[in-house]
Amino acid sequence: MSDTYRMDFPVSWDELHRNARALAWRLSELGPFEGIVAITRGGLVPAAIVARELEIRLIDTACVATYDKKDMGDPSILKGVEGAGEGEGWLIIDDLVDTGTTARVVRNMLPKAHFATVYAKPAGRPLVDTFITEVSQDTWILFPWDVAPVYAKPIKEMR
Ligand SMILES: O=P(O)(O)OC[C@H]1O[C@H](OP(=O)(O)OP(=O)(O)O)[C@H](O)[C@@H]1O
Ligand SMILES: O=c1[nH]c(=O)c2nc[nH]c2[nH]1
Ligand SMILES: [Mg+2]
Repeated sequence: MSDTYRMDFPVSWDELHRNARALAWRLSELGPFEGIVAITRGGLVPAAIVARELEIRLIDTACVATYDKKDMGDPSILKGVEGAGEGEGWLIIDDLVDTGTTARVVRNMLPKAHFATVYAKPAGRPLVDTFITEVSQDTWILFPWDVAPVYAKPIKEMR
């Protein structure tokens, strides 16, 4: 298991929605955009929120898998993008950039697109055109789709 991450940064659905809307506000000053490429799977939820706010209905996916849980591997491109040329006028959305590896792969596919994420860590920051919240490199962002409420023992029982 990775020892790169020293702490978790849990994000609730409400926080994610608020931050994705803030991203849409910022992007609304830069558009209009012809369409969105969502980087699966993490980019799907932010892309849906941005698409709703910017009234974009043309949405494609770039399917890239780089991590197995917290362990990083080589990026695997499961599906590229056709019909967006070099990406001019297109928006690429992902949930976050960490090392920037995934962003680099997708930027190579669509070098003229605008790349936007909700969260950015310092190593990935230079790869993103627009983001909302920066967190430190040793932090693991814990998204609401990766957690479920579980029973917590009363404190008395844990002593
Ligand atoms: O900047 P990097 O170091 O490349 O890390 C960021 C990428 O890692 C995660 O995807 P992951 O590979 O876990 O796939 P998923 O979106 O399907 O969960 C995240 O959604 C980003 O796409
Ligand atoms: O859910 C996630 N949180 C992270 O901090 C992260 N970094 C790379 N991939 C990630 N996935
Ligand atoms: Mg991803």
